[in-house]
Amino acid sequence: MGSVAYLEPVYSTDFARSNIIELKSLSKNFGELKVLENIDFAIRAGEIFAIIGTSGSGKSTFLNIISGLLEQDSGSFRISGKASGQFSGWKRIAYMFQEDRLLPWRTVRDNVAFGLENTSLGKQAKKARIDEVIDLVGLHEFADYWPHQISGGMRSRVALARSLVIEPEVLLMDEPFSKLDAQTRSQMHGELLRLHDLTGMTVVFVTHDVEEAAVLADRVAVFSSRPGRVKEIVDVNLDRPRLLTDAHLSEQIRTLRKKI
Ligand SMILES: Nc1ncnc2c1ncn2[C@@H]1O[C@H](COP(=O)(O)OP(=O)(O)OP(=O)(O)O)[C@@H](O)[C@H]1O
Repeated sequence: MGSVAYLEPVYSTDFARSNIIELKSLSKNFGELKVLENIDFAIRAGEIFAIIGTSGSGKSTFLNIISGLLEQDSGSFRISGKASGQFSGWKRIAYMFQEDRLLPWRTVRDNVAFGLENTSLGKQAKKARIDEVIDLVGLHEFADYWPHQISGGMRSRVALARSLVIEPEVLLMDEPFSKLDAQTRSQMHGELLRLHDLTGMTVVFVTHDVEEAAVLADRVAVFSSRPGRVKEIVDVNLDRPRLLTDAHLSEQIRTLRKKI
């Protein structure tokens, strides 16, 4: 169904077919406050796309709209060919928040299983999917642990596993690693890149951390504030792995900082 819809012109021919998210003049106000105005760009299937900008530039609001938690006031968007408002029952979007939101009364396995609740998968298929994804994030030995028994980095892996268990086409992340210490955050960057390589999913993430954007993203959107608009979309043309000691990466980080 998605692929059939994809063959139809989406808005106009200026968007390439390989775009998975297409936004057209998206605007959102909270009362008098103009939070997003005329957001108009596209995200390509399979890319890692970062959004940076000053505090209050509407980055989280943007993700909340894309995820379906909030509704835009005007404009429209499509994900994988489906228009906003037609997502009910479509579960291929995962959303990771700043807090890991693990349920303390559930084990690692049962927290991951939470992602599959209310799906029509059979019991065996669910179990296989959960085992696979727990293996994938390297938590096999900790499947029966409780959240309070594991480290911050491991909790972050559980949150990632819970997102991946639905096999998302699009993974949205709102500063998911910002609460981790620098070393663990860097490990999670490696982990995310590895999982992205394995799955080919599209990753869209918001961050305050310009380094994080430069290390991970294929492209970075810089939002301006009040109202949030897209100032610029920057291509990060650097090979991976991107090491902070690399002069090209440092230069990219400096360039991005100047644009905020
Ligand atoms: N539900 C809401 N009701 C009213 N105002 C809101 C609501 N959510 C966000 N805002 C306001 O909208 C503006 C944008 O908020 P948002 O959280 O999207 O920005 P942000 O760029 O993600 O900020 P930060 O980087 O600080 O997380 C802020 O001024 C915020 O106070």
